[in-house]
This record gives sequence, C-alpha cells and structure tokens, in this order.
Amino acid sequence: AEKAEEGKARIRILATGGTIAGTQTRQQDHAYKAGTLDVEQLIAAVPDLKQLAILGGEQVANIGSQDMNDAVWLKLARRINALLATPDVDGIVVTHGTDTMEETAYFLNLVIRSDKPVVLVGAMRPANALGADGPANLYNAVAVATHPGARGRGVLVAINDEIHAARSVIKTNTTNVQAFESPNRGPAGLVHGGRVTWFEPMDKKHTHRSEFSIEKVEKLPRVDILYAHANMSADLLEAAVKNGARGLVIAGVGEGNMTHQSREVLAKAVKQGVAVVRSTRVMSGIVRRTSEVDDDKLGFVASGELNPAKSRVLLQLALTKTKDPAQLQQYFQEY
Ligand SMILES: NC(=O)C[C@H](N)C(=O)O
Repeated sequence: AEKAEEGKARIRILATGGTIAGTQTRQQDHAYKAGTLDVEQLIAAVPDLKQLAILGGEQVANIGSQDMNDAVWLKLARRINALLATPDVDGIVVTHGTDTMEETAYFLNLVIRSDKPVVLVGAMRPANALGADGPANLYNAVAVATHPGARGRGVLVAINDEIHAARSVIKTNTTNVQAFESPNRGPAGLVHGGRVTWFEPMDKKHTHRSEFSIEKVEKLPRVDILYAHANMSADLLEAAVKNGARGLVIAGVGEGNMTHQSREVLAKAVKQGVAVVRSTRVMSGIVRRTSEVDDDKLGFVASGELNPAKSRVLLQLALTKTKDPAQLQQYFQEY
C-alpha cells in the first residue's frame, strides 16, 4: 500500500462553504442551506478521490459565498501561501459557493505566490439533491490539481466538466449546473471523469508573476460598484464617496457608459483622489480606453476585459500600491 502512494500528488482541500456543502431537508425541496457539511464529509462522499491523490482537508470558513468578504479572502490566501511554500503540498483545491467564486478566484490569482495548482470548485445543487453535481465536480477539481499541466496556469475554476482561468470566468446562470463561462476567451480546458485536456494558457500576469502582495495588508481599501441604467442619477455615487470609498467601479451601460450627470460627479471624485474604473454591465466584450468617454481627460480607468466584480478586486489590490490613474490603467492591462 505504501508503494502505491508513491508518486501521488499531495493535495490539500480547503473548504469555505457554498452549495457544494449545502443540504436541503427533503430531496424535492427548493429551499436549502449553504455551508452545512464540513470538509471531511465532502471528502468522504467521494471515496475515489483516494485514487487520485493523498488528501488532507481544512475548514477555512463555512458560509454561503454571498457572505464572502475581505477578511476570509485574506485568511484563505495566507493559508494557501503558507501551505504551498512547504515541500509537502503539491496543490490546493478550494471548495466555494458559486455566487462569488469568480471574485475569490481572481483575488487568489493576484496574491498567491506559487506556480503550484490552485483550483476552485463548487456546485449548483446541494449535496443531497437529486443529481447533485458536487461530488463529480470535486473529483474533477482534484484531478486538475494533480495534473502537471495545471502548474503555472494561475488560479483555475473546475466546474461541470470545464476548466476556466480565474481572470476570465464568470457565473452566467442562476440555477443550471452549466453556470460558468469565459465569454470572451472560452474555457482553459476540459475535464471528463478526471481526464484533463488543456487549451490556451492565460497571457496575463498572475500568481508567481504577480507584484501584488497581501503580506503586510491588514485591511483592503473600500471599493464600491455602482450599476448604470437609463435615467441613472448621480446621488448614489456621491454617497459612496461620502461614505469613504477610495475607489468606484461603474457597471456601465454598453462600453462603460453612464449618464452625463454621473460622469460629472465621477470626474469630481477623481479630483478628490478617488479612483474610478469604467466596466460594463454587458456580459461580454471589452471596455476600451477613451472611446465614447474621454478617460485621458477625466482621469478614469477602462476595465478592458474585467467585469465589475473582478474590476473591484483588482482595484482594491492596486490601491494598496498607487492611486495614479495612469499606473492603475497599466495594472488593468497587465492583470
Ligand atoms: N451554488 C451556490 O454555491 C450558491 C450559494 N449561494 C453560494 O454561493 O454559496
């Protein structure tokens, strides 16, 4: 038995909650509670995991990911960095709710200092639902984390037989098991029954090549997202600044557009030292610098491919280094 263990990757599963650890009282129930099972129960539900890797489990949090927050992010990232710095851990799987998985994945993508695999996984159906997707997703995620091709690819999300780069993946369905896509770029690979196929690697900076560090960060700066729409008033933007936001992300209409009243209030905010990023409420496409809106003149930053939630993550980290709009724009191009 000892011999069979040789050569197997040592994977640590860090659990944070979510529907993958959720249960409903009866199988037919719509109502359920996220984050009720612990990491040992998740592992025990998939006995075949032992064929893939030598596993250890840790409970970092047990929450619905709608409650994910900066404190858990910092704790999770610190723990992953500590584990991957040792020679005893070859890769990490993080079980996570799907609602904010794209944000946690991108945050880790920017602050994990290792080229060892880090794979996030979740589920759309609770653990005891008919056709629960969690066990197969967990099996595939561990398979991805053990795969030599995962090294150096940055943080990944493995869900419903697809592998996605943290930077490009977004949740695109509220209830379907096929809930994740990378609309602009497509998936980073496929994983069927533990067998992995890779596509193009991500060309942006991440993990071991990232210059962001949380080592000395105790608290991340406040960045708010405001959603643009027809007839949008500027009051909420003013309120965000008044309440201490150091950065604002606009989920703009179209290519990061907003009412002229909002644009004026934001231009004023920039003059007061608040960083402003234009992203979009549209699911795909990019927000280019100075197209309809003159970012050069107004001091705004264009989000490129990053959606509002990911723009917020990058801006929080970027603000730990600078508030110069030109440097911020540079980060949005590189990361
Ligand atoms: N499918 C899920 O995991 C949804 C849940 N609300 C969560 O994000 O934790």
